[in-house]
Amino acid sequence: MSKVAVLGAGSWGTALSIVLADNGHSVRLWTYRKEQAEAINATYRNEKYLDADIPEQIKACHELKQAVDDVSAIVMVVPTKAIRDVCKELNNTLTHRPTIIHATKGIEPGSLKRISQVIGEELARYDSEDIVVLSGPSHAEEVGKRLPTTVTVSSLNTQHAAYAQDLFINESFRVYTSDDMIGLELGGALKNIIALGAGISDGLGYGDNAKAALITRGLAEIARLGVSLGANPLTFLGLPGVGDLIVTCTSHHSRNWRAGNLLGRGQKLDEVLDQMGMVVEGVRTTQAAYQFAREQQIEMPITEGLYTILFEDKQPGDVVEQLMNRNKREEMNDISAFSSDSRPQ
Ligand SMILES: NC(=O)C1=CN([C@@H]2O[C@H](COP(=O)(O)OP(=O)(O)OC[C@H]3O[C@@H](n4cnc5c(N)ncnc54)[C@H](O)[C@@H]3O)[C@@H](O)[C@H]2O)C=CC1
Ligand SMILES: O=C(CO)COP(=O)(O)O
Repeated sequence: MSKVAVLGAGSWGTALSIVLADNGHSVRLWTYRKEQAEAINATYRNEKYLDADIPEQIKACHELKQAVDDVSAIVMVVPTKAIRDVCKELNNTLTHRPTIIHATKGIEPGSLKRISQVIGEELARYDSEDIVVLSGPSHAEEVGKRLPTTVTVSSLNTQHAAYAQDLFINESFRVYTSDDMIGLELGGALKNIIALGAGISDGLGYGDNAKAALITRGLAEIARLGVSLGANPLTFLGLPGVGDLIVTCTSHHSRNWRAGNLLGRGQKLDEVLDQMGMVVEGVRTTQAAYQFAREQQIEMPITEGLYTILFEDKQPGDVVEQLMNRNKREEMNDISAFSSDSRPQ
């Protein structure tokens, strides 16, 4: 059995800690807020973030050194906006070289770097090739209740990926491996854009047809951008693509869907984010993907439309009208990212 540090005591960090504890590992759940660590240790609950009892093998702490000393693995689950700063602190703290697994779903606006790239840049003892990513359709609320869930792990270092698979896999949490780390990270990040769109669609009162269109046309956009950055398009037909799109676009657990739903009902972005109180990664990811798509001339009409709603105050109904009235097209052209020409040889 291993000692594992989980950095980030939000809903996903807490749910992953429960999986690890169920597998017999001893877990140190790190939060930067002292009061939160004390409350978790006193009550075995993390009230604001997850409705679940926390097993005794999980000890919360707010000192990073105490969290990572001696561990065989570190699971990073802080939001994208915090990842660089937490890595800088970790770099000053770590004196050994545990396996690093991350489960954060985002890309860095401005640089468009994937999370493993950011970690590899900030931690002197690691390259991004050493990092493992864990992604897939997995709402914390269901994982905390031990409901059947499947995810995928990937690393360019296959031994590290196999270690992560063994660490997490159990009868209610099935873990696959993949050799497409880029696809895994981009699939998990970009589906949040489409989930915001699905929430807006429901908020506007549209039906299942509109949502099915968003999911499939959104998948084509994800594949186009993903392939341009080196992903295998087939990854997007698996758990980190279609799987995560389905769960995030159709489940009311999704914070991205819920935020979109409030926008569709007419609320402003600032009000919505205040109300959510939890991370809505799709907002910053939309900004990053929009900027990259423009620079690289990649066609991403849903992402562009969403960007104008989020950052240019466009009315959601007007954006839908614009999307529906684009020039006539042939569908096959738009899904050519899945053709054999796009796949890595
Ligand atoms: N909640 C879920 O079901 C899933 C979430 N994820 C991903 O996991 C990541 C984390 O999400 P959640 O746990 O859901 O978020 P959350 O909103 O539930 O919690 C975020 C946590 O990060 C902490 N935090 C915020 N700023 C920080 C900083 N500067 N330094 C250190 N800690 C900071 C907060 O105190 C909070 O504990 C996101 O990238 C999300 O997309 C992935 C799969 C499932
Ligand atoms: O990534 C997730 C499920 O796989 C969680 O999505 P939300 O961040 O929208 O809640």
